[in-house]
Amino acid sequence: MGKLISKGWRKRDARVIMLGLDFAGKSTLLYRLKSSQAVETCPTVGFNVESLKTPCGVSFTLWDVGGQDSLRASWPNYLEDISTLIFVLDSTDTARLAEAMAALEEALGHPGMAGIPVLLLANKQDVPGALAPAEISEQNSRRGTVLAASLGLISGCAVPTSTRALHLSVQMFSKDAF
Ligand SMILES: Nc1nc2c(ncn2[C@@H]2O[C@H](COP(=O)(O)OP(=O)(O)OP(=O)(O)O)[C@@H](O)[C@H]2O)c(=O)[nH]1
Ligand SMILES: [Mg+2]
Repeated sequence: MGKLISKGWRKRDARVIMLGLDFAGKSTLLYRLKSSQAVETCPTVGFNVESLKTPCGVSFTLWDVGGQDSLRASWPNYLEDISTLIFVLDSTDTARLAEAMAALEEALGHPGMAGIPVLLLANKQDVPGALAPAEISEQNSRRGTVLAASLGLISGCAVPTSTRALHLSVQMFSKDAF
């Protein structure tokens, strides 16, 4: 069993937190995973949370935290005792890529993030002109930050449509076998 599972996903109440700038697609992902249907969203003020279970029986809570500028000061409150951080990027929002990476870097600096797996989700790949994961990765490495060394882009698809896909993505990041 993988390190990630034994560390976080196997225990009861595994907590997975989604962060990312406003409009990145976090709530869309949450409700897509919960209901398997396209759901119309509006900007999140505070957070949404759902209990989910993968087909192989792994239970976790998925927290979707509002990403508007005025709400980002509250992000550290959500980063205590988490199993995984999913940082959702809007791959079409090239103008705010640097802002998104800076917000991610700040989150990674939280003491609770030591040793926690991070999935960087390059969302909205279905939109023509969206930055490909490799391009995002390249731009990121040019910044010469710790992100280049410690993060990999795992999912270059539009929102994962199942909890299993999400779980697999996170496990791929951990480089451990299922
Ligand atoms: N084309 C496309 N649109 C998406 C995708 N994911 C989300 N969207 C759209 O992006 C917009 C913002 O989505 P939300 O899920 O509300 O974004 P959010 O990250 O929760 O935003 P905040 O709550 O403000 O932090 C909505 O119009 C979604 O329909 C995707 O994979 N592809
Ligand atoms: Mg939202």
